[in-house]
Amino acid sequence: MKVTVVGAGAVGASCAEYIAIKNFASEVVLLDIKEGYAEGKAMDLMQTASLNGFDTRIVGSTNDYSKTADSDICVITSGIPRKPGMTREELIGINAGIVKTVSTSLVKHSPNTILIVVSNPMDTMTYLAHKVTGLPKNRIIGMGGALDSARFKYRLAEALGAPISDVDGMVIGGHSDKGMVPLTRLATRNSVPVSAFISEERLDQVMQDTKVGGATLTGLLGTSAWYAPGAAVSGLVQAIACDQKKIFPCSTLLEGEYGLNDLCIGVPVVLGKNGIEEIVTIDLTDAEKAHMAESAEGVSKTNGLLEL
Ligand SMILES: NC(=O)c1ccc[n+]([C@@H]2O[C@H](COP(=O)([O-])OP(=O)(O)OC[C@H]3O[C@@H](n4cnc5c(N)ncnc54)[C@H](O)[C@@H]3O)[C@@H](O)[C@H]2O)c1
Ligand SMILES: O=C(O)C[C@H](O)C(=O)O
Repeated sequence: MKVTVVGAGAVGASCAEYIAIKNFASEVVLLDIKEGYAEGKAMDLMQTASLNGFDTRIVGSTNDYSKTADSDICVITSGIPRKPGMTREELIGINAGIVKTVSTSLVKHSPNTILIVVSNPMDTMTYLAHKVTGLPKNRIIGMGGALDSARFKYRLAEALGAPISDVDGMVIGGHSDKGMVPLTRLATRNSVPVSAFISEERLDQVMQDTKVGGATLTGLLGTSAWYAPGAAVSGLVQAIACDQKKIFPCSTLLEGEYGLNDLCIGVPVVLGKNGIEEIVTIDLTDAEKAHMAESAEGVSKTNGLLEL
């Protein structure tokens, strides 16, 4: 199993590290445009192999796509992150050009690959990857919901005073401060609806904190987060590489599902060796449907800024 990660910055390196530590891939190629940077990160990570007990070979490349040839899975993290006070949507001007070039180069060298798009604004970058590569929809996956759901579970556990392993919950919708749809109605603590333990007001606070999870960390760090994003990507990569058939909310091209068309947005999907093997439809309440429709409107508006 060969995995390429483009962008050896904060998220790309974290993602390569988690993939290696989980020890399911034979090779991870880290590629960056900055001279020597990916080679340096790859060497540093390889020097953790004997300490962390993995056999995955990590290789660095300065923009040489021949090293990525025949990758089973390619992850795109190249692009600029936001600074405090910015929205993810403001990154579109620079990141669209980067994602366009990178996704075309990756598919040229690995025509059978599955692409995972991470660069922001992620739902729009996933849509752009569809337009420029023409890959079938099961082979283009946007990562956002897996991260947002992990943050939702963190906030739920905090509110409940419960261990995170006792908590389950999912966030669908766009990966944006306003667009996320945390499904509080379906969140559980060991199969019991969380509403049995906390008030509606506290649950509403959990929802608001989840939606601004990325912005909160950007305010604290001065740039956006990387550990949880890297771990979330590694979870998707592992589900595909090991054909796990796990459900994650991912950004995928919708063609009528959830009443939406011609956009990529987060919905639950089954991930296995073919990438997205099924889009799972949940019966949403009228309020959740309205929240989802509003989220989709925001994503479509950002898609409208693309020069296609
Ligand atoms: N979808 C998500 O959940 C999620 C989570 C975290 C970050 N992100 C996004 O991921 C992106 C990367 O974030 P980061 O914190 O790793 O940023 P970073 O600046 O640390 O790393 C980005 C790397 O991309 C490289 N790069 C730029 N143009 C390139 C090109 N054409 N080819 C190859 N490499 C190129 C840069 O040299 C840099 O090393 C940002 O757009 C950020 O908003 C998304
Ligand atoms: O918040 C960001 O800009 C980065 C990423 O989308 C995140 O949610 O951490």
